[in-house]
Amino acid sequence: MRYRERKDQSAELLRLALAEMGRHDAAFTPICFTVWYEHVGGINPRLSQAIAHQLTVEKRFSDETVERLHREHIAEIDGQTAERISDQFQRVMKNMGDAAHATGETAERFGDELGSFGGALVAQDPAALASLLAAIQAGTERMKASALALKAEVVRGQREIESLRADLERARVDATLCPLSRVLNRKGFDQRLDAMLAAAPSSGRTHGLIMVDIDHFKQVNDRHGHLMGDRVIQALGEVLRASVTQPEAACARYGGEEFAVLLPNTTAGECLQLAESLRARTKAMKVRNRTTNEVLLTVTVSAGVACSRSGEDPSALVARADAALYRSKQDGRDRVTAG
Ligand SMILES: Nc1nc2c(ncn2[C@@H]2O[C@H](COP(=O)(O)OP(=O)(O)OP(=O)(O)O)[C@@H](O)[C@H]2O)c(=O)[nH]1
Repeated sequence: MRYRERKDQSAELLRLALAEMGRHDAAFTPICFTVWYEHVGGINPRLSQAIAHQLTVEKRFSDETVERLHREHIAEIDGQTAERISDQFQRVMKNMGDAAHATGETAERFGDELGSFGGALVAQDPAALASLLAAIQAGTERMKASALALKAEVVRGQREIESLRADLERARVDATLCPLSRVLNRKGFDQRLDAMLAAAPSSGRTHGLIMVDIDHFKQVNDRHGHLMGDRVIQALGEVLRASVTQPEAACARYGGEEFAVLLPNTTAGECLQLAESLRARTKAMKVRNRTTNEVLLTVTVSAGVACSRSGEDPSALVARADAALYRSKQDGRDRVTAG
């Protein structure tokens, strides 16, 4: 179970969560309450980190922000998908159960009939014997039909369960994807970062993390509108997906206009090289008007690179990469700094 607080503890958390909700602009929905409840209760450290980060860009959270925080750090898979899969699964189980029950009843009836036939056989009445054999044959046919129906239902059920399993897997993948940039979302990033650091790199190698942030992105929104800002985020997602091709590597949208690349089992030199190529590719990228092909804008990114140290925890590695990114910003942006 996710929540283990006693009534008095939860009452205190309720008070704290309500105070937080009052400080922001988002509506007082159950989703909003869950976000603040988990935060004030220290139940979800990833969520608290994300809230701390988001507070540096937005003082009063909107509905959108709260829903994103919930989606990325609390919700497992979206409610509708979970309900659909659960309904279908229950239907499959019911159909198989009904078929098994029907076969069971037929078998029971057949068993009773066989018992009574036994009695008639002892009587050795030839006329009765003929009708007995016909009845046994009919009972056997019924048994066969019922067993075949059960077999068909089991095969159909297995197929449906297999397809539900695939649906569930897709939903699980979707739950860790940012729909705009089509790279991992923050939740997916956290999972992959934990997995990366849990395994030791080969000798002479490290695990690398590149943090990438779009420069002066607020100006993009202010000058060209939020939709254009979204297109830039989308385009940066494409650059990352096209550039990061190492099989074990992963790209993620860390939050807002900040992205991250995880490079397990790599060298510092390779990480810097990739960061530099991401920077150059982004700079060369042109966002065009879709009808006239006119170049509307170009953007640059700043990056920070950190390589894992033995025993380092995920937040320490992120903090070092972030600090290096901050230095890139301080030194004039459009550059890569090693942490
Ligand atoms: N269009 C759009 N804007 C976003 C999104 N997420 C965050 N932003 C905006 O990104 C901007 C980030 O601005 P700042 O953190 O001030 O940074 P910046 O303008 O990029 O400046 P530097 O990072 O210092 O180069 C804010 O205006 C956010 O509203 C998004 O999903 N879409």
